[in-house]
Amino acid sequence: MTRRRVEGAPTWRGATESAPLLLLGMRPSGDSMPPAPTDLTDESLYVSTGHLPPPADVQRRVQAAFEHARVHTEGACSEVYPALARVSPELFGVSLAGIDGSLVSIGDARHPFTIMSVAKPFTFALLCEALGPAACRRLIGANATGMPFNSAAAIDFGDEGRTNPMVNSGALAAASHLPGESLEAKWAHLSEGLARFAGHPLALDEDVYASAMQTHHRNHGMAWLLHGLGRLGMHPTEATELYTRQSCVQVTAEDLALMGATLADGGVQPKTRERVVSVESCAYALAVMTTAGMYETSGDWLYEVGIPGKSGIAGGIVAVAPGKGALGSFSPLLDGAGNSIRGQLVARELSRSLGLSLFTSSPAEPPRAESRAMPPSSEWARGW
Ligand SMILES: NC(=O)CC[C@H](N)C(=O)O
Repeated sequence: MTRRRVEGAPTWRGATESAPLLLLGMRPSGDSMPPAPTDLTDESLYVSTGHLPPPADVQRRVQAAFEHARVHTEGACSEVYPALARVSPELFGVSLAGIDGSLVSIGDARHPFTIMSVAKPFTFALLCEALGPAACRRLIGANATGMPFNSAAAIDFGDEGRTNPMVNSGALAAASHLPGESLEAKWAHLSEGLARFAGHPLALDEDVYASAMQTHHRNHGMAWLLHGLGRLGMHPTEATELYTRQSCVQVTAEDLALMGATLADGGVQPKTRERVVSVESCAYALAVMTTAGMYETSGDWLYEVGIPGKSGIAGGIVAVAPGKGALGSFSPLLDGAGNSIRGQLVARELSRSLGLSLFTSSPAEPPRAESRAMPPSSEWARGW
């Protein structure tokens, strides 16, 4: 089923002062939104976040979260690509990077694995940097699909094939629109960009790549669907190849923490101090992560963890606390949505123990004493 825009419905461009801009229940497409003010540069933004606890506390709390999550051995390795099913399920590593470049790494934090869908926010940030956020939303979409990462139905339910760059369909579209006239030129732009996020060149896992190239039929099918809706910037077969390469880049939990910390620090890599993308591109990448980074369980994640997160089916998760730092984790035991179970547990605990959540606050000043006084229960009950 494809939902269509109502004929003659007002769009931002067509709307007059008195006309409603959006009718209730209508799905706005990417280009029906008012343009953002152009005078909001990185320098004129007022940014206010917070900071991590002192280093000794970070070390102790990351260690505790690692120990608590380690005992969980439920879940299973992904079978989406045969090579992923061969990964040792025991592996478990956690790394926490501060925006100052500090790193706390525990367990298999330097064990390489394929980035899979954890590449998506970084690819999107690079695309945002190249095309700007308005074009990205118009081409790809930014809404939640509420569906599994590899859902083809999401394309049909989306606004003319727009989904979200954190699910496969939107990520195929995002990769296809990267700068470059050929597959190799786009790949060079992408792989160099991912390397700048990590702070060093990243290898392609040839074994997983060969396995994925033989079995990525579903993604290939989705690329053709997207092509039919005019959503791709290159031939669907090449778009699938580019997306598959992106997924097979090798990283470690430590790399993910530093890549995430780059998004947490307004686009500057904490170790190399290189600007990778703008403040604005980071914010938009984190927005789409928040909406769909954990696919159909993004709401559960946000409820429990309260910061943008992105998972991959090889077992990686990156969780970003803007202005503070990022968590990178690796454990290939996945839940039914394709999210690492231990990774989610570690993120939930550290969100609380390191104060990462975007939603938690405590009063700067203690509340007035009388505001806490409640009427005795008998008195209250009489008035009921
Ligand atoms: N969720 C994931 O990590 C999916 C990535 C993988 N490349 C796929 O397309 O199936």
